[in-house]
Amino acid sequence: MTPDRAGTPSRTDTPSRSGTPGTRIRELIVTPIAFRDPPLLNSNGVHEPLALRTILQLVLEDGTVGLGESTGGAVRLERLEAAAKAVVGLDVFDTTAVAAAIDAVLLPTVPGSHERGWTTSAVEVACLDAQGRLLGRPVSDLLGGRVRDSVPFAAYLFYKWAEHPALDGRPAVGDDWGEALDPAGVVEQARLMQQRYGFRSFKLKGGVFPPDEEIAAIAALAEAFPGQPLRLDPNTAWTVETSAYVAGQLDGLLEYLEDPTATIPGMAEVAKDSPMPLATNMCVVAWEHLRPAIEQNAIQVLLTDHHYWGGLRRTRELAAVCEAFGLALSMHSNSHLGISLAAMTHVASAVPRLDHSCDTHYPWNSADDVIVPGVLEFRDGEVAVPTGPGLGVELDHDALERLHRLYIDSGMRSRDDTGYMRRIRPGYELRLPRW
Ligand SMILES: O=C([O-])[C@@H](O)[C@@H](O)[C@H](O)[C@@H](O)C(=O)[O-]
Ligand SMILES: [Mg+2]
Repeated sequence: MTPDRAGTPSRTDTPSRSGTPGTRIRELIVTPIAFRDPPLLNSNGVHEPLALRTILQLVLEDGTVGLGESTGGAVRLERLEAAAKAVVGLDVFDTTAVAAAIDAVLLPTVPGSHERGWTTSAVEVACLDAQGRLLGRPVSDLLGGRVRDSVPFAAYLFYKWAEHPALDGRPAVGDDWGEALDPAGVVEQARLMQQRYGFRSFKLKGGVFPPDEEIAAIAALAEAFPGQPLRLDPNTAWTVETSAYVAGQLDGLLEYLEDPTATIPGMAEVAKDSPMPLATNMCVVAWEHLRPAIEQNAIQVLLTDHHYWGGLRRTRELAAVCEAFGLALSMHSNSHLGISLAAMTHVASAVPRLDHSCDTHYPWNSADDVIVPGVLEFRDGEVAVPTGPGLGVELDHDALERLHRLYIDSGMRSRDDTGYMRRIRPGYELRLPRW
């Protein structure tokens, strides 16, 4: 993990393995970064002052560079580094061979398809970006063409503290969102999100306070934003019984209830009497989960995420499966930056039936980005699909270097919402379900 990994790709030749000269992969540069994150609360604890991501630069023999972005953390970073060795010499247009080479190198130590999916997906996006740059076409064209010119996103509301408290000699760190710890605070945050970005639907991250308090927050949002779609996601903080109670109380107020409880059978139990559809990005995260979930009618909405479903093309295939089995489609997000937002926007533009606006954490993290600003902007809650070649965004090398340096200096190597909460509130225990 040397700082020069964040720099400009080198131009040395590598032996070819297949494909057309020029379109073969010469090098995959994998750069871990850290960026600022506010104190957002969830069922696991609270976000740390920094979040981690990994940035990919896929360099072809002709010097073309494709960009990718994936989740952070040492474990998945190591897998990306193994993948980087496996793809050298392959043709960037042969994404089947690229995925197979990565699968082969990871299979002995990473048996789960979901876990391998994190790696293959990140590299696929970088391949598609490079392909688009070579062809002078946007990634949406490589996915079959866009069916919408802009993609709607939802405001992602979080209970939050006003600041990261002073800790271990570090001063307190505030932000311009303020505190949100009750219904009035949540409504105020939603108003700010709407003012700043124009969002027209809202998702509240729950599982933080006792269910009646979160029911009250949703009721307050419904009153403040009549007719605008609302969702609640407690990340499995509730038992089946509590989930059924909350679903009953929120009848008529939610477009869907996301992951109220754990496991496919648990969700199926809740779904039997739920007045609103149930959604997941937790119990259906790999292809082998689809069959039992559909057979048990455990979910009615799937939140897809190209970061682990195998990439952008696989996401389109997943959308077709959902359509065939009558599942509605929405999109999951985790803390992310602009390369991911561009990829999410391209794939969402190319999915014929997108039933709900997509999730995005971007407003919480966009102050630190690795792309040159100006392409991705929210207008009326939507992001216009970039029309430039590839993903349509350019890497800001200085920003990448700065955030890579922050990663190195921070010493942070994995996300630990629970551990951070415990340092602030000793005695805090992770309990799922909690209620
Ligand atoms: O950022 C968070 O705290 C979220 O809870 C995130 O980790 C989840 O993956 C996600 O947003 C979700 O919809 O479950
Ligand atoms: Mg969720």
